Amino acid sequence: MNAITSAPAVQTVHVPLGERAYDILIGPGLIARAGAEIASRLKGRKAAVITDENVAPLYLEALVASLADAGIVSAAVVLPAGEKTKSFEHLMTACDKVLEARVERNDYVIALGGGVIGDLSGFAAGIVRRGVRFVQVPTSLLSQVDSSVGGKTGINSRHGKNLIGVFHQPDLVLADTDVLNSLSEREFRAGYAEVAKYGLIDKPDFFAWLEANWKAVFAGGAARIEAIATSCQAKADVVVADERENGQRALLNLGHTFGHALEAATAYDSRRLVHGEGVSIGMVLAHEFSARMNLASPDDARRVDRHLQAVGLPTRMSDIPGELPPAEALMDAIAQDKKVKGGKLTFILTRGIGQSFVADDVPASEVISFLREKHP
Ligand SMILES: O=C(O)C(=O)C[C@@H](O)[C@H](O)[C@H](O)COP(=O)(O)O
Repeated sequence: MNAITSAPAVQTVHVPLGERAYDILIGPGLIARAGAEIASRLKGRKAAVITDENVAPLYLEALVASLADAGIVSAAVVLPAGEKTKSFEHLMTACDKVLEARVERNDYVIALGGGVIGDLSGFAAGIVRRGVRFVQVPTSLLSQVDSSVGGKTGINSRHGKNLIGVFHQPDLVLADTDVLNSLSEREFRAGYAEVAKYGLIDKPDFFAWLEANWKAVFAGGAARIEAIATSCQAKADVVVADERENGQRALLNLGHTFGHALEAATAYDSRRLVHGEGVSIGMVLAHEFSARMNLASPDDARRVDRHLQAVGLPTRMSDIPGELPPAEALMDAIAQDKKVKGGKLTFILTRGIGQSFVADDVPASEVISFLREKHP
């Protein structure tokens, strides 16, 4: 890929999933156009907008006005911000609002927010009336490049992250890149970890492009839109090949086995760790563990570490403020991972940059000794 200098334009990534096919629109000004885009694609004229306390003051009014202009009547529910909102309590509040708004199966739930709101709203859309339509308006980089695409929805359990949920594809994703300007640097960086992930899974050229162009991606404009569109296309390709994660979709979990365990170990406290930061540390650990298993060169792990550190992401467990539980407790969290089959651990390992693979025979004894080394 080359550095991109042309003016930003809206890009469309199509997700060809048969009767569940949908478009992802990426570019500026999409919240103002949301009503028109939705009305031109979907039949329903009623919506429940689910959002959070941080996003509502910034974008809810504009979204509701755009829906009204297109003849769509909407009701909104504003939930607390943060990972702890992915709970049964808040799911119930959201479901009640959807029912109160008389949203029917052809109407829709609209998620206006980051990954937490998207995951919870998608779950509500998947279970109310056994499924109503669903539109994602992702407002964080992480949700634009990852969680708004692919239909994984859910909430957390005391046993771990995303352990309760359903697959429910959106009918449309509107990724308005203007909203990314309101993110804190920390939030933007956390989303960037998922962008880098696509390079590390199977796009070494994209990873090299990011190493050369990450400053332009952080600055905004066409390079940012290109990075988001490349990420969405990469995700769409994997999801289309394996929608329900029976095999290769697990590649999208690179860095997540360790990352989710670290999120659980920090009690989802965003002051200590947010999801993308856990993924950043998890991706470095996955590369280091692959090197330890003689699958990849330690130089690759160092290269990943260098790039993620350069953008300002945490890359080591010791970067997390406060105490972490012992390696054994992290291992317990890993054992609850959704990829465990017949009690056996599945990890996403790598043979080098952009050469990730699904390993379903990873000995727990190797993982625990690795964790003890990294977190004595
Ligand atoms: O869409 C997927 O598949 C992914 O694994 C993408 C992940 O980046 C995302 O965080 C996902 O929600 C994690 O899924 P989980 O099944 O490990 O909970």
